[in-house]
Amino acid sequence: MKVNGIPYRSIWLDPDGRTVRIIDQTRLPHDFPVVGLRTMQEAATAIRDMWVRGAPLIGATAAYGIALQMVEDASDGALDHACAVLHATRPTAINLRWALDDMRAVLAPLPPGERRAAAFARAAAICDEDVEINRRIGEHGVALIEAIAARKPGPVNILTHCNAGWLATVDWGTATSPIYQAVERGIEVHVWVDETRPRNQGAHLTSWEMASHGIPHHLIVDNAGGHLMQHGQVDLCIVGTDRTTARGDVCNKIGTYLKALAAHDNGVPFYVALPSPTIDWRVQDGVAEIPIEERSAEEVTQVWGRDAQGQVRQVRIAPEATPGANPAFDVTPARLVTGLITERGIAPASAEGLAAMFPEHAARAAE
Ligand SMILES: CSC[C@@H](O)[C@@H](O)C(=O)COP(=O)(O)O
Repeated sequence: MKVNGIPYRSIWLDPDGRTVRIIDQTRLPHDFPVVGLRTMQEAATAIRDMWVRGAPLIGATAAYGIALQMVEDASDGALDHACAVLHATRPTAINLRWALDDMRAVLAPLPPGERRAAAFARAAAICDEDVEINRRIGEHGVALIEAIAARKPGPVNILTHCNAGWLATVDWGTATSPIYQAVERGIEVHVWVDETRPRNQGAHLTSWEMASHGIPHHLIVDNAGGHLMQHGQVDLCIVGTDRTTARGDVCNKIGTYLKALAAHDNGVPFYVALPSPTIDWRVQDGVAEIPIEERSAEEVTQVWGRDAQGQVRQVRIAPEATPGANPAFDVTPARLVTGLITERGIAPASAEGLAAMFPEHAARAAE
């Protein structure tokens, strides 16, 4: 996507073939700092500290993290070590394990001397594949927006949660890809952006994406969605996912479940956009089986923002004596999901729906 007229991806390799570039997303929307990663440990830090975040981008960064490790040491032990360190960075997004398994499958059979080049090539391919997958998600998802636009006057009002935009992927985003493609087709859209406490990915990142692309939008507090739905002001919800189970349960940023409940109660279609690497074919029951990341209580008791002097600062909003609790994701059961927008088409959120869309994966998982 373009930023000030310049095309960007969220991760890329410098022409030196040695430095992986990312955008430090903790500084958006106030600054747009591009930083370089030169070691596997730096890639791990970037994921853990959320300079990069969003399930597909976490996977892509981990893939490059393995490549950076191969520059320093391409032995079997170093490959194992890098996979373990990167895997421990964030527990919920399954794309992390998917990318590490993929890199290991490519590299392990090779002699160490061939691993460096192969690792950079595979990491680049994972990024290119992600871009293409997300473009296709948009092609399928835009039909939903088009259909609503055809039957009502005015803009199609779409509510989204967290940031499942191009910043969360390598490009296009998942939930935002249909929105970007609707805008390209001249369809009038308006986006309700959930602020997404505690880290405010909606306020900081999705709002920035929408504003950068001139897409009409409003930032709303997380609790506003139900009210807007009751008053007919939401035509469609589209969110992303960090892990979708084989039966269609969806784990996404905390608060997604409440939006799905409100959508269900109000007859608002609730779609989840996902690249197939986000499906965990080994897991059925999302509530019982998906590990939910517990993040620092400080994210709840404090907020980040820019003050009137232009300084980006953190301020405490709770009494010093009040502890915070911070589960970062929740699970929306498949029965609340209208459909899963994948790169192959829109699947019903069910074991049968996903197996019909991805028969090769479902068959392998059943072995
Ligand atoms: C296409 S990104 C899908 C999800 O990763 C996204 O909705 C989300 O929950 C991101 O959480 P984050 O904690 O910012 O990594």
